[in-house]
Amino acid sequence: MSNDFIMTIDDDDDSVPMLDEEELEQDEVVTKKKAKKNNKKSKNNTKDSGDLDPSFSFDAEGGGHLGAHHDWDFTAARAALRAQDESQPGLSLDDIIARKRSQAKAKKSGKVETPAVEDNEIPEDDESEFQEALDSDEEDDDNDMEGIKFEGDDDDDDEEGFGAGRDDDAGLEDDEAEEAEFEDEESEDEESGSEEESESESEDEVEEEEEESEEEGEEEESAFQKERKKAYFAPEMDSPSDVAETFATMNLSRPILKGLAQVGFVQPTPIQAKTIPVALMGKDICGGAVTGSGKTAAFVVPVLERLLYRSRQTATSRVLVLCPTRELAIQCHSVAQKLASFTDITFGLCVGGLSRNAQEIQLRSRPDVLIATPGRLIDHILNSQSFTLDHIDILIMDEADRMLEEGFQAELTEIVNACPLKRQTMLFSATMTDNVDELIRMSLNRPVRLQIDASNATASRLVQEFVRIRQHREEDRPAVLLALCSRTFKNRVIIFFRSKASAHQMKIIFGLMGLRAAELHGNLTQEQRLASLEEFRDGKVDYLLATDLASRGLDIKGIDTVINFNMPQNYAIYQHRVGRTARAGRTGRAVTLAGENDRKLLKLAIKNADKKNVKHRVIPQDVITRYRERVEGMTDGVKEVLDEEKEEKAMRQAEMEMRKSQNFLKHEDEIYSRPAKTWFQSEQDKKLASDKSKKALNDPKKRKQEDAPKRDKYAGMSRAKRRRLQLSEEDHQDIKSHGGAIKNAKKALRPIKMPRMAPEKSDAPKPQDQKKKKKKKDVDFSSDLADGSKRGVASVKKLSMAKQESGKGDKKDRGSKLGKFRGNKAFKSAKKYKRR
Ligand SMILES: Nc1ncnc2c1ncn2[C@@H]1O[C@H](COP(=O)(O)OP(=O)(O)OP(=O)(O)O)[C@@H](O)[C@H]1O
Repeated sequence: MSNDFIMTIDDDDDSVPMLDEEELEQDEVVTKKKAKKNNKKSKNNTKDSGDLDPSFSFDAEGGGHLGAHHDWDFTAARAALRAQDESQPGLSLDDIIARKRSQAKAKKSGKVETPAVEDNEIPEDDESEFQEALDSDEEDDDNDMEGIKFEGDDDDDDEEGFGAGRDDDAGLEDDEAEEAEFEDEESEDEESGSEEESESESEDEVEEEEEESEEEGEEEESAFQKERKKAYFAPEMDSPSDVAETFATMNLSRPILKGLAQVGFVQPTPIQAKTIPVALMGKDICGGAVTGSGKTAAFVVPVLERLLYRSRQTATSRVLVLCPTRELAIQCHSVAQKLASFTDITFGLCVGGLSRNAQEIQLRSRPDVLIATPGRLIDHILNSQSFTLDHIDILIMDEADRMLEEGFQAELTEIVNACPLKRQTMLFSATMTDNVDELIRMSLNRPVRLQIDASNATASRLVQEFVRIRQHREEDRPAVLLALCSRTFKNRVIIFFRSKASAHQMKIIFGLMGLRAAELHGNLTQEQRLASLEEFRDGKVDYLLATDLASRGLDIKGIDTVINFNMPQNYAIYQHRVGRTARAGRTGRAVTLAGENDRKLLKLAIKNADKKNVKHRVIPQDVITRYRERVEGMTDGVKEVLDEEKEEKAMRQAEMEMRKSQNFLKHEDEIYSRPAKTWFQSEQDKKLASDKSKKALNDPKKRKQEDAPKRDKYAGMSRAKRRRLQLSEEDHQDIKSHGGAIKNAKKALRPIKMPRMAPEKSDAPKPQDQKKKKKKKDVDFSSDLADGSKRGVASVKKLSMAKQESGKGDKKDRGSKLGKFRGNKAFKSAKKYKRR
């Protein structure tokens, strides 16, 4: 098989960096020792934490693995950002919250307030307003409610009552029991409205029938899809069947093996074992494996291997990795750099939010591998002199299905068109699409499909819990979340929200409650985004409150729990969100607050999960009520923090504008001498595309269409209805063809009309001329009669003279006969073509 490998991008064997055998052997020994040590350590850890299983190894379905978990770091990116940002750091949200908390505490204990940040005192009346809110909480306290308790917040004594309390395995071991519980609750609901019962029953029947026929339709259509896929993808046998068990047996060069050993990767994960040999052959790949299964190294390793053999005569960017978010690109950059630390391969990072000028300078040095987000990359294509993608040999798309979604489409097409047609393309995602139509757009060349797990699979060591939120209790979500976080899930928790506003609001509530949280969403500056991630990674905060910006690809060490404040818009996003935990063979837990509208998604999640890992968590209503009252008591406090934050932002904005104008005045000449920037999309276009994408995401019909493969027009109909429709269509077709035959026969019987002669220009007068002539004729009729012979001779003479003229004359005539209509040849005449 090694003969098939394309080991080069541009052959230049002499330049491959070599390490001597001894060095490698020593490395291997050290690695083995380290691995043993790690194993011992992990054994001990397992005893302590109970979340690692040292005897665990890969299973065929890619069940899981253990390996050294190396964190990325944003040090370089953050340093660059700090250098770029000249502004003075203002008052942060945490500062504002901390001050509010200390004010509240001081008031509560009757002490004089000592503000945490002296310069930014809030006006007296604001303070008193906030105090009122607290006072009302205190009243609540008297009524046996706890109200806002800004510190401590120990509720451990009612752990048992907190049905969540049934937490874990005690009350939730038995799935059947859980199901029965759900059923009981449902029947309670039904009892309350007997009238609706029969109606809903018949509705159910219809729904069931529809679902059945939908399934039938899907089966039919999948046969059609199968055919298309068979024709599109490279046949299975093109991908090697013998899968390597260790990196050492994969024909990789020493510097790469050293890099792998350094990060503690000894055994390839299933997706790596399958991808690396095929990628080394230079084939296009569509790769899919469950979240956290090592897809990044699966494409980085073969790329590095091939780059070792590149020509070093001229620096050229040969590999482009596209990622959908800045954080993911930075993470990928960091992982790739670590794996390449024993090579001379260079990397360039090209993402939004970081200094454009610094990136432009970096791009001029033509790094071997470019890691980019689409928007900033296009900016450079359009505006950075001499930057092109003309020499890209390998194009990789991480989280490819996200890139293929609406919103990224235009940008992606622009990038793909800017890359040479002759290239290797690799797409990866846990929810990898095999929709041929979408893949065709990426101009893949007979890609090999490497699907390790079913595209709807979740990690095998993930426990999925669902908390039911009833229709009329939707407003309880914040209380449920707070109950979960203050009692059960106390650290390493990532919480997903649908909107930036709710994530932000919850950050304030968490802050006021004394829970250490950071937020991560698109309303933050890049510096704040990276800072939040690092704070969470380093354990400085226990909760990361994020939007789906963080749902894909982020690999943060030891996230124990993922909480979905809302069920996401579709199942693919659910998979990515819950995939932030239980990564790389570890265990993890996902808790989802599921409302009545989320039933379908809930069913899908349960259907695709390992049944023994699905739990139903119940939180007692009295606990929820208590937390709800706390949240309500904080309404004013939250509003005040928001207002203060707004003021602070406005001040910073004004400062920035001032600096901008000062800069402008200082460097006016230079700024005007710069070439005008070209934008690929106007802000309006961008907004339109993103709105369209959001709409598509939120439109259940469209989502259904996306999730389901394309169907024929009969899909979704009952068998009888379909047959009826088909018969009526056949009849219609018959009548049509019968009618057509009669028409044709009638036509055939009609007398054939004589075709009109094309009038010659010289003789053929224009219709208006004809009229004039006719008049003339009438006038001169007598003289014409007298002069008839002359006229006849003259006309014959004219005709013969014309005929005697060269063929040119004929051509001219033809041209004039055709009038303005030009023949094909005339259009294609080389001269004219050139001129065009
Ligand atoms: N061969 C290996 N041995 C041990 N650990 C590994 C190996 N390959 C990857 N890992 C670790 O597994 C974790 C997940 O890897 P990675 O982020 O590449 O997963 P992914 O499949 O891209 O996940 P997602 O679908 O969420 O993006 C990382 O922490 C990485 O260090």
